[in-house]
Order: sequence, then C-alpha cells, then structure tokens
Amino acid sequence: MRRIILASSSPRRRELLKQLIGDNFEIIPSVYNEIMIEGLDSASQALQHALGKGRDVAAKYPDSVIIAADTVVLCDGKLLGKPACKEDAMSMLEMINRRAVAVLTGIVVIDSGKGIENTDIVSTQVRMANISRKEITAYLKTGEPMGKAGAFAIQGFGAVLVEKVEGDFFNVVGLPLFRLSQMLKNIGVDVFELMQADS
Ligand SMILES: Cc1cn([C@H]2C[C@H](O)[C@@H](COP(=O)(O)OP(=O)(O)OP(=O)(O)O)O2)c(=O)[nH]c1=O
Repeated sequence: MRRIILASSSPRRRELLKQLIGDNFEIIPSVYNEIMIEGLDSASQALQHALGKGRDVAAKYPDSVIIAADTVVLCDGKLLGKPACKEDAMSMLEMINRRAVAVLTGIVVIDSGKGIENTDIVSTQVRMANISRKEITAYLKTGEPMGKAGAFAIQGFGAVLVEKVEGDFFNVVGLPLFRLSQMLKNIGVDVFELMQADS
C-alpha cells in the first residue's frame, strides 16, 4: 500500500480525511507560506496555495500520495482568508452578514512517485443569516472565527449564521470529500478498499 500523506496542520482536515480513509494516512504539514498572489482570482489563489502546500511535502516524500487543500471565502468579489486579528474577523463577519458567499477549496492530489498532479477547485454556495451587531460581537467572543476562512465555522456555533448551503458541506469545513474520493480513485487509491482494510 502506498503511503498517503495529508499536507495540513488543520484538525478539521484531519478529521474529514479520517472519515474517508480511516487511519490509513500520515500528517505532514507543509512549510509553505500562504501569501496573497497579486492579480490572481480567488479560485486560482486557493489552487495555487493548495499546490504550494502539496508540492512542498511531495518534494520531501517520493513515492507517496500527497493531499493538500486551501479554503477561501468569496464575498461580493472580495477574497476572505483567515482573519489576521479580532478586528479583521469583525469586519469579515460584517461583510458576509445577510450575503450569499461562495466557499472555494483548491484541492490537490499528488502522486510523487509518478510525478502526477491532479487538481480541482470545488465551490459551495452559502447563504448567511442576518444577525445583529450584538450577535456578531458575541460570536467573536467564542474565539471560533480565528483560523477560519471568512471568520466563521459552519461545523461549530457558526451554524447559527448559516441559513442555507448548496453543494458539498464538507467543502466548507475544508475538504470536499466526494471530489477527493474521485481524485484518489483516479490515481489508483480506492477509498472503499481502504475503509474495509481499516475495519
Ligand atoms: C468557512 C469555514 C472555514 N473553515 C476552515 C477550514 C480551513 O482549516 C480554514 C482555512 O484555512 P486554510 O489556509 O485553508 O487551512 P489551514 O491554515 O487551517 O490548514 P493547512 O493550510 O495547514 O491545511 O478555515 C472551517 O473550519 N469552517 C468553515 O465554515
């Protein structure tokens, strides 16, 4: 069995991948630095960052399957990544309030043995609820917005900010599981077989 590596430090991605392939993977976070690339649209930005994370780990681990992802929120033409500070989180929450946003995840599966890179961008439409300034402040106090693209976590208390989701829910949390299962299959990794081996 080939070594499967998740190039991520995100506990959410770890849990999501576990949901798909059990304990059949290792975690090796990349040292890639996510810096905004001028002139790139949001989708390409997410993809470039995912590629940067995946390639960094692939270079160190030949003959492995490397999975990497990057999630951003697109609101009114503006790209929202992880908030830098509380004030940043506050302005993101004010911006997405009552709006329809797109959550985009750039996803990369690399077969470092064969030198194959499979990439995709998965988009989920999320309709945000109308909440008051007082409620935004209360949500900020939970600390949940930090480390999350767009300053909210659909899988946490942030569920109360989300009215409707169209598309893959797991994509919003950071890993589009359905698409990932297909991409793994394309390079010869069958998630059904892995799950059986695990049970
Ligand atoms: C919108 C949204 C994002 N997020 C998270 C998923 C990602 O972890 C994070 C976006 O940041 P990313 O830069 O995609 O990932 P990361 O820095 O957490 O982890 P790594 O680069 O090491 O893989 O936002 C949620 O957990 N819930 C949500 O509802």
